[in-house]
Amino acid sequence: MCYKEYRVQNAPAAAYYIPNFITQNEEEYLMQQIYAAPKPKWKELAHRRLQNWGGLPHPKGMVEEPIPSWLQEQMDKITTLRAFEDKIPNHVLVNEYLPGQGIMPHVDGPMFYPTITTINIGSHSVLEFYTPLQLHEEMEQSRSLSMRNIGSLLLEPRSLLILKEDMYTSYLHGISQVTQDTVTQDMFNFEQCTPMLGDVLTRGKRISLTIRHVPKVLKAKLVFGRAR
Ligand SMILES: O=C(O)CCC(=O)C(=O)O
Ligand SMILES: [Fe+2]
Repeated sequence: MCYKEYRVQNAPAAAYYIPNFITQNEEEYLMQQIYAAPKPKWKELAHRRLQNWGGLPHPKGMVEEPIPSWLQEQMDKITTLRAFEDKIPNHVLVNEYLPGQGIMPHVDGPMFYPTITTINIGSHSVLEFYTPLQLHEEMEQSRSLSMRNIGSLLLEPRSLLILKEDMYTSYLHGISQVTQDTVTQDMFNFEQCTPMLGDVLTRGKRISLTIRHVPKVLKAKLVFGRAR
């Protein structure tokens, strides 16, 4: 199977959405492993908390760290879909969102270019997309965010999302800080999802596993210091 079969037709180039990419058992297993991590593995942010696996990405390069097998299994499945073409993913960001939490619109930048893949577990969420500000608008009072919204993707639990091309490089993505979402035609992929138009979905605790390929890696240097 190739990821290209799952293209979201109504979205700009290019989004791919795979419902039920993992089973309920796999979802529970991932949850267990994520919550088995020691407390310092969590980094607390204002509106979410996260775990970083595989090394700390840095513009100068990432010093790679071993990835646990419970994550590697899922990364291998994504590799099989050829989501990273001839590359293999080497980094995972685990984000936890409570109902009402989200993430500000942003682009992921050059460090992970050209592919973002995300496994969703626990609850649904809605990823919103926005046109970037034009150069002249950065000086003026910019257009409101809602005017820049071009649509969204409904991310069901156990699904996999793949973003490439303009959906990676050009449009901003973010998650609104709300506790409920209504299924509308603004959701590019609603036809690929189980809920029906008009359904109101209440958010629960959602975990996203953002799996990416960091091209620039540094080999860990062995430094021999003299013992004092
Ligand atoms: O949780 C998500 O699906 C989005 C996370 C995200 O955009 C990021 O970590 O860059
Ligand atoms: Fe992002």
